[in-house]
Amino acid sequence: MADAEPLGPASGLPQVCVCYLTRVDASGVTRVLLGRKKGGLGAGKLVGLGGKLEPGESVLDAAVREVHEESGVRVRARDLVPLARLRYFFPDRPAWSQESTAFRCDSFEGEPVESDELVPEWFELEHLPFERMWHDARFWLPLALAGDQIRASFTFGSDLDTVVSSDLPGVTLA
Ligand SMILES: COc1nc(N)nc2c1ncn2[C@H]1C[C@H](O)[C@@H](COP(=O)(O)OP(=O)(O)OP(=O)(O)O)O1
Repeated sequence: MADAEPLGPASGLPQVCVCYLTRVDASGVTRVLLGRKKGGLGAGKLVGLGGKLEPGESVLDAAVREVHEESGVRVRARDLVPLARLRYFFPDRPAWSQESTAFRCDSFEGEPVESDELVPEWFELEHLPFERMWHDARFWLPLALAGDQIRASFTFGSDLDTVVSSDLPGVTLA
């Protein structure tokens, strides 16, 4: 079992984890593995591999388990690099509010395969498809993948899809 909280204590919100696998392809381009969610919350969106923590599970152990369940790929907890601790608030659907711990991992075994939960696909790090991802991703993920450790909150509007406020410096919203 791995240590519980690589980015400090978690809040009382429901906890989820997400892991962005990265690799450098034959032409030297860094790619990030995303998956198109086949069902549930965020169906149709491209997301990192991850999901809810099970009772008593550490966030690192959850990330190891979710990566395997969703893609067949094996990662080790010690290879997970903490990127971000994010709080998502949905005032119009409080049951969706949650806290996410995000990791990057560039060391893994196996090739991603489609699972019951998602269809995996590699994307260029420099050209991530933000228009097909959760709205918050465009604000923090490029910073995190460039090496910043992020702690931020995002509040979603009544459409349950659009970020309407955030405490992350530099975020400008329409
Ligand atoms: C930028 O990426 C994300 N932003 C936001 N706002 N939310 C995200 C992002 N990536 C994933 N999520 C959310 C969507 C879901 O609430 C959770 C993951 O849930 P999931 O349903 O995949 O969790 P599982 O544990 O796999 O589901 P089951 O327990 O139902 O199998 O994170």
